[in-house]
Amino acid sequence: MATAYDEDHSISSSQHDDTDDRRSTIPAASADEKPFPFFGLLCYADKVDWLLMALGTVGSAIHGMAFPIGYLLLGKALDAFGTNINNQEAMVHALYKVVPYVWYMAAATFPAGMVEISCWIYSSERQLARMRLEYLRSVLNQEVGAFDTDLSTANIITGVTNHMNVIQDAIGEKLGHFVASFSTFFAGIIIAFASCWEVAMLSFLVIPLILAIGATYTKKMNVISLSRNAIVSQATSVVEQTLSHIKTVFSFAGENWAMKSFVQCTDNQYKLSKKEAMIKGIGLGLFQTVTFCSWALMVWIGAVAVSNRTATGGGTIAAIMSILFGAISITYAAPDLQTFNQAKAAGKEVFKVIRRNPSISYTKGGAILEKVYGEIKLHGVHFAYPSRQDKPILQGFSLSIPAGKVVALVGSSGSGKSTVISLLQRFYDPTSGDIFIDGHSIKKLDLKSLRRNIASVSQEPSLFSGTIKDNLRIGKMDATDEEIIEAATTANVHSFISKLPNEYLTEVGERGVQLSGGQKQRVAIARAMLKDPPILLLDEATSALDSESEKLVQDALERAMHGRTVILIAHRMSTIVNADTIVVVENGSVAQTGTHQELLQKSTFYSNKNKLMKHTTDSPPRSKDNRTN
Ligand SMILES: Nc1ncnc2c1ncn2[C@@H]1O[C@H](COP(=O)(O)OP(=O)(O)OP(=O)(O)O)[C@@H](O)[C@H]1O
Repeated sequence: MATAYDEDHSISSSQHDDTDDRRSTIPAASADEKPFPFFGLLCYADKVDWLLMALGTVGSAIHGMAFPIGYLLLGKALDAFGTNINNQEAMVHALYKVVPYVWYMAAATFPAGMVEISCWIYSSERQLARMRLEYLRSVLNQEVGAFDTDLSTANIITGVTNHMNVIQDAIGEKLGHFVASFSTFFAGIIIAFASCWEVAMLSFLVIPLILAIGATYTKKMNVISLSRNAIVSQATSVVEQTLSHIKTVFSFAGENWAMKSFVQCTDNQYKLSKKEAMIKGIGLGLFQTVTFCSWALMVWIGAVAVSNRTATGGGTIAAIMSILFGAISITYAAPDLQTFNQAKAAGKEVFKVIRRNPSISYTKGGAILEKVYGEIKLHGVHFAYPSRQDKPILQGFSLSIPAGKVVALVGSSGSGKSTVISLLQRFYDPTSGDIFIDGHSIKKLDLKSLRRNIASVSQEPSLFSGTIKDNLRIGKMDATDEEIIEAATTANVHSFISKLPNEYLTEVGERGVQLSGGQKQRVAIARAMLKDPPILLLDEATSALDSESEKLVQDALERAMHGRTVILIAHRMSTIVNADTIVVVENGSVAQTGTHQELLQKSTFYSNKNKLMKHTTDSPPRSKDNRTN
């Protein structure tokens, strides 16, 4: 006889396969760490969820009890036959007393099963929706430094998918199943003692035996599953690497190497499969042998009880079935315990993110500036990235920029120019020193208000999948069509957009793949212009443009720079020379400042750069942007 959940948990079926993939990423709690409490996973349950879980528990309990009660009724029916074998009328009369209870059971199990499954699934779905939202909210509220260290993309994706799925499974269906299994077990023991105590006493022998076999089997199969996952991912990686570098593989005649690595994986998998087959075979065989031996022993003890007239034949059968089924239901519950442990480990990771307290956050408040003029001052700024704290990047960087001036940062690669721009937007905080805007330390300003007043165009303009219009609107969510066209015209991107089939409603593809580098950059410039901020940060904003469109954008940028404080990082002299002040950055601090002419005299780096760039621009221009402009 099988319950609704037998298929998943039968010892004869591979109960590990379907869930192993997602669970292989669940971290094991290390011994010294405090385990996450299971009930902590229910912290997003509201009153409705608690009601659903209470109803689910009742449904599970009734569902679980149904089979032992069914055996009890079967025993009564057998007694009705056995004791009235020569009296048909008495037999029918006795059966009439039993059959209504079977009908009641039939009537009760339908709503119980329905309530059990639907309530547990519904409540877990509701709780996880909140948990996912909180998780994402917390991720989006973290400082940029967190993404360099704790919050890798892979970790976050694993968190919202694998970890959450395991938690949902545990606090939903598995919890219901666990309650039902224990209900079957306890009801089975009670019914066994009520029907034939002599047989029931054997439960102290039979149950531990069946449990020991079930537990050993589950443990061994888990080890096998983990090894299989490792081998499969190794084989996948060999295939992936070979295919992604197929030309290199062919040109170096590396097919044999790829085949050898793949065969090694399949060999290991074959060896593992042999072991798995052996364990499965032994497990199933042993389980059935123990079940039937127990059955024989219980029948023998039952026969003694019946002959001593301390139990009836039907009562003995009910006791035997109840005990066997109770023991089996406990082995079915073992994988649930494993899921609960995995959910606790997953919960620990998930709540580490949810409860992470960001050092820089939108929620921390601060002064809101009504009008920003754009005076910028960096005072003795020292900084190292959180992921490499031993490597100082800025070392006493000090600079004053009056409102409305254009300052160009030049310096060798890695000297810290982009880092200055990141610190101004408060992606990170300096380790010491301070940054001021209009005389206010940016640490004391409301983060949203600070970032509303700054627009930046970075080296790698980031566009999101969606239309061009969606991407421009990020600059100003309530921008009108006229404002969008005006910003695009200023960034010299309007004519290009107008030639597209759907104009501003053209999809740009994931990360803007359907646009060329130069087109992406101009869309990003238009987005910054739409924001119309008093401070503009340009990090190599024209780097991806060919010389023709660079000139167009240069004109546009000059218009856009007017009346704003601008910090620009550019390698091209044409972009740098017109700045009010040029700052040479060396080893994370300001080496020299001055105008183009002044720096040609006093900075060797600058004059060398100037000579080099002159030489480059004298050479014929190389077009990077071959697509429609
Ligand atoms: N997120 C980060 N985590 C750790 N180190 C970083 C990070 N970003 C940049 N760095 C390091 O900081 C140093 C300064 O980088 P930065 O981007 O500020 O230089 P840059 O002067 O703008 O260089 P380039 O002209 O090549 O863009 C580099 O050594 C870089 O490797």
